[in-house]
Amino acid sequence: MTNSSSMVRVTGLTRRYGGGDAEVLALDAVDVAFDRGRFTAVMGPSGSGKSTLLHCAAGLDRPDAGQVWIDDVEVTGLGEPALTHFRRDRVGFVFQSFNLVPTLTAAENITLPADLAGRDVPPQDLTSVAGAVGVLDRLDHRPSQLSGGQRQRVACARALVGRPDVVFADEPTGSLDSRASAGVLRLLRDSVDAAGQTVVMVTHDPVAAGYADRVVFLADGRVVEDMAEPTAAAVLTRLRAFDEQVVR
Ligand SMILES: Nc1ncnc2c1ncn2[C@@H]1O[C@H](COP(=O)(O)OP(=O)(O)OP(=O)(O)O)[C@@H](O)[C@H]1O
Repeated sequence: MTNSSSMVRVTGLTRRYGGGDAEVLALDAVDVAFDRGRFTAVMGPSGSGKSTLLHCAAGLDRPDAGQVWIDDVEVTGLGEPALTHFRRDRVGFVFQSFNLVPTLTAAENITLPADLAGRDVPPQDLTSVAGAVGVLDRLDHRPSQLSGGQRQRVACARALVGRPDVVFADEPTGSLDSRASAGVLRLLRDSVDAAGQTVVMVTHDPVAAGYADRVVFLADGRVVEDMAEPTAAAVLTRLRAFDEQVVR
């Protein structure tokens, strides 16, 4: 089932939360593919299913129905140990809550996934990724000694240092000022352009979406629009049109 242009593909992806009257259909039979070596933004109103899509596509959450493929592996067909190994070897994550280990230094946090996988990170790779995210002079600091922006950039460096095939980022710039945001977005963009990685990023920010090659819009757990070569202005216009539809 390898599809050479798609790095990530989901078909009929369905995820429900709760039950009975309280049931929420977070994803309603979503079909979408994310191209290899491309940067895709996922946007949509609050509650439209963006994070659920990302978590299911990344193998962090199990859908109720449907399939997830990453490269030629059916992620939804893997048992827990195989899934854990697969994620560790092939997938990077950047989440808004940073998830840095407080007792480790920035350098140790960045190399943690590789350490857990028993892989060495060449010192020049650590230096180069830390330099790219602007935390080279903070590598000996613990998370509590870093600003929010620095922590998020360390989390980005951690996701990218092992050069995973695909990086999933859930609002990676959500809590950052515009300068720190630009640093994170440039890093994600470079990982696509220079290293050929595939990036899928949830964002509410049209400026952030403007860094992507494509924007997939969700509403009510479905893909409702696909925009190629987005600009911040075009994304903003599209989001306003969605808001007007909702208000009417
Ligand atoms: N653990 C959960 N238990 C119950 N309902 C949930 C859970 N996680 C998500 N939901 C519901 O599923 C729907 C989709 O949530 P999701 O977090 O994917 O949306 P989102 O588009 O990422 O939203 P936001 O932009 O606000 O982060 C929402 O209605 C949400 O309330």
